[in-house]
Amino acid sequence: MASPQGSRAPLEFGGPLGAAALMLLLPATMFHLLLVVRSGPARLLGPPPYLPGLQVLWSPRMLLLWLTWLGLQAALYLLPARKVAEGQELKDKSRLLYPINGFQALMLTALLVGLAVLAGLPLGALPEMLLPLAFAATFTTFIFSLFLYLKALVAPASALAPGGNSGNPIYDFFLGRELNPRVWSFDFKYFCELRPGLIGWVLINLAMLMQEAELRGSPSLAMWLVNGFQLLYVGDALWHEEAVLTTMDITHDGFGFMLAFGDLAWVPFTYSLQAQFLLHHPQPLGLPVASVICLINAVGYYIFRGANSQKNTFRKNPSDPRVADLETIPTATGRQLLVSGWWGMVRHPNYLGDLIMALAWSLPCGVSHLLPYFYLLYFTALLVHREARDEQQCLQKYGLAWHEYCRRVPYRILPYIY
Ligand SMILES: NC(=O)C1=CN([C@@H]2O[C@H](COP(=O)(O)OP(=O)(O)OC[C@H]3O[C@@H](n4cnc5c(N)ncnc54)[C@H](OP(=O)(O)O)[C@@H]3O)[C@@H](O)[C@H]2O)C=CC1
Ligand SMILES: CC(C)CCC[C@@H](C)[C@H]1CC=C2C3=C(CC[C@@]21C)[C@@]1(C)CC[C@H](O)C(C)(C)[C@@H]1CC3
Repeated sequence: MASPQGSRAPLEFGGPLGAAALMLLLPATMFHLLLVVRSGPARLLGPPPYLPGLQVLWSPRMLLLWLTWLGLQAALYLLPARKVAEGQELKDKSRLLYPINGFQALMLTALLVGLAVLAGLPLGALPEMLLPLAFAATFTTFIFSLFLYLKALVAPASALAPGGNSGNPIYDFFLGRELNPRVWSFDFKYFCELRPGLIGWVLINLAMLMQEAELRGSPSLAMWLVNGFQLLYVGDALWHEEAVLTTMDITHDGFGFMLAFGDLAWVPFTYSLQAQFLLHHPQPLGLPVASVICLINAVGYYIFRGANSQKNTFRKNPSDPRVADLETIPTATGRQLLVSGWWGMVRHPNYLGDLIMALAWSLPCGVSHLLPYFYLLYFTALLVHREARDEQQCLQKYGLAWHEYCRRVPYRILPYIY
């Protein structure tokens, strides 16, 4: 049995109590959003219109549909990849290999769904299935997380994540014990982070668009914008798939309920909230306002992509001509920290770009309701918390050099404000 080698890591997310609360709160919030978004008042902070019984939530057909979706994405993951990338160096000095075929999976899914719609698949019926589908996703996530927890019991100590091995079963179940759980070469965390949830999200958006076209003759401009912006975000993530290998989720966090639920249920069913809102609460949007919103999204994307690509290029090869002229701080680990370019503006320029895009995704829904701004509010909280976690990890990794970086780049996310 693996030893709880990370037992001295400080507890995060409020420890076992916080983890238990989040395991109840997160699914409850997701179902609350799914219920209120289709209600007349659509009040984020109001009560749900009704409490669905098990006969509404539980459907073996929806469970089968959900498992088929996971199976399809798993099959696409196993197809030959255009490239196989190496992950970051692990504790035992080895590196894992990852297939880079996420964009191909998105394209093939689009092709298959297109053919299925031509053959009569009623994609517009998906909006009515969201509640039982989300329930199936949540149910399978609990089972899957249990499997991951048990699997970690027989994993070697070197395979465990720095957190998530406190010895408290609730906390460890939530945070995840094993860093890169795999069966043969199938990497569960990498697969879940980018495939079924992200592609499912844009598919749900598309279903909202098709249903709106069926109900109102054509999709609204607001619906086009939300679909377009979020498709760009998901397409970008899959196009730059290799970059996910350096994110905190892959390099630091274990794979447990938090990420499994986040990836498989939370992302598709709550990130599609704006499109769901627009289906049930159509909003007029004129071309001038739409153009301003497009500009906001473009600025956000420019910062997000610029910052992420600059860091990824630099981490891969610091002498790459695109980053070789940037100013850096040396650290005791031999790695350097960028201190000019995007990373000289604030310490998390990529978060800033992501947040600006989040604003642009909500604006097409107008300002009459708070509900479509849920993503912006949740995401701000997530990134502020994530930034604090990352700072802690960087301080541990880089010590004095990190202090120097903070001195030279004093703002975290928003210049002159935060
Ligand atoms: N839509 C969503 O729900 C979510 C989106 N995201 C997005 O995911 C992306 C990745 O975010 P995340 O994984 O949190 O973290 P980052 O991509 O910001 O990576 C943080 C790491 O970058 C390195 N780093 C920090 N400062 C510097 C510097 N000055 N020079 C060079 N390297 C530096 C450090 O790692 P090291 O030195 O070891 O390389 C640090 O740990 C972001 O764009 C974020 O917005 C994140 C969460 C949720
Ligand atoms: C709900 C819980 C409290 C927390 C769950 C968090 C997860 C939903 C997110 C943690 C990090 C994520 C990333 C993306 C999606 C959301 C989750 C899984 C990401 C794949 C989105 C697309 C981006 O381009 C990215 C940089 C690849 C993102 C990586 C992190």
